[in-house]
Amino acid sequence: MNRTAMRASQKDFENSMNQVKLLKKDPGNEVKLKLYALYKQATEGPCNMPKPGVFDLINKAKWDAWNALGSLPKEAARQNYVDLVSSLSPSLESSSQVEPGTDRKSTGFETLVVTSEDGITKIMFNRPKKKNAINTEMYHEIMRALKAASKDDSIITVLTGNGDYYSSGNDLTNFTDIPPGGVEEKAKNNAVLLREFVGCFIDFPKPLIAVVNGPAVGISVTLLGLFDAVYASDRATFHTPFSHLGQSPEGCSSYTFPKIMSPAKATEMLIFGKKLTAGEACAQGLVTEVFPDSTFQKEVWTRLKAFAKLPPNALRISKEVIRKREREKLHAVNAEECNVLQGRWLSDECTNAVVNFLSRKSKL
Ligand SMILES: CCCCC/C=C/C(=O)SCCNC(=O)CCNC(=O)[C@H](O)C(C)(C)COP(=O)(O)OP(=O)(O)OC[C@H]1O[C@@H](n2cnc3c(N)ncnc32)[C@H](O)[C@@H]1OP(=O)(O)O
Repeated sequence: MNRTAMRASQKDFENSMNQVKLLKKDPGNEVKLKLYALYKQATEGPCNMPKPGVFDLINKAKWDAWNALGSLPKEAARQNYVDLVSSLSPSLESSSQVEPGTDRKSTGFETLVVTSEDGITKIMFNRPKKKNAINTEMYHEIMRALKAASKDDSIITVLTGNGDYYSSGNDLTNFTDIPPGGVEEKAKNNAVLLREFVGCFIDFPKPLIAVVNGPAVGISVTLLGLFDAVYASDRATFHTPFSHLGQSPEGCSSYTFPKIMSPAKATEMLIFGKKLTAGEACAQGLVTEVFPDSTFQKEVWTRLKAFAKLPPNALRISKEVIRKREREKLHAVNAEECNVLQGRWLSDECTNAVVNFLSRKSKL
């Protein structure tokens, strides 16, 4: 039957609202905005809210979507809402068939899959559809997972990514949910979060290994300077486009990168945003070893399992001997980097870069 020829009842509308709540597969921002706008139009009529400010990105996008419906009658909006939800049914059906580990809650984490086996705790970034961008929830979950791993009976801890990316770095939508205190409060909260987050890596007591399965961007790259070993697929790339984003280095990279790869090479990466291949990153000392992508997982995990059979106390103590002289310095660097970034996040350069990405005008 042609659904557009009939009028959806209030009951149809309510059923559709319930169906939306059951969607496990994210339908994407565009569809969510359409649903929001149609819901508001169907229940309240034409947009009656004051236009939000330019920096209030999320509310501005919602307002735009609702306002774009003009004087569409409530009944038509209700029908369009019902039709749109019914067109999403494939994602409703497939929600029960999502592969384990693909955007599904696992072991108490929403954004990670954390497993412990063969003496190895594996913390896997699990937002593959968003290229494992690190949102606020994920920052908190990574800290929680690291704290648990530091106390569990595993010997080594591994970070890796699910899907084609290791991680695309900070989720740029982190800048959009502005608290009542405005953008200054947001920048301050982010600086506090970042300092605590990086601090967990500085203080992590067991061998910490990155298995870089694909491209890495921003903070997922800078943190590598705090890992004890970095294994990379030859598909991986390493990109820190801070200047392009109106931002500045973090993750202690302003200190670790010049030491690891020479000040001149660090400058190319951290200031000019040069993207390195896995081979180049290895030649410059950021990556321990590169493996062909076809054998990457097999070779790396065989090696890691052998490492995890070594005497745990010797591993811990050796790490402590190697790292302890630097710890105080690293905390001071971390504090300074967060402080500088707090200012950068309030700059026009940064705001424009984030707005351009979110409005799909730019990509790296
Ligand atoms: C609070 C502490 C702050 C700490 C400071 C940290 C700083 C950094 O990490 S700076 C680096 C920030 N990262 C970026 O600027 C990367 C932005 N992303 C991109 O340029 C591209 O997405 C890409 C090159 C990483 C991948 O391009 P492509 O293969 O064409 O894939 P899509 O762009 O279509 O991505 C799929 C999907 O994922 C969303 N997404 C990817 N990365 C991010 C991100 N970093 N933040 C937010 N969203 C991201 C992308 O928007 C797509 O979403 P949908 O359109 O909804 O499918």
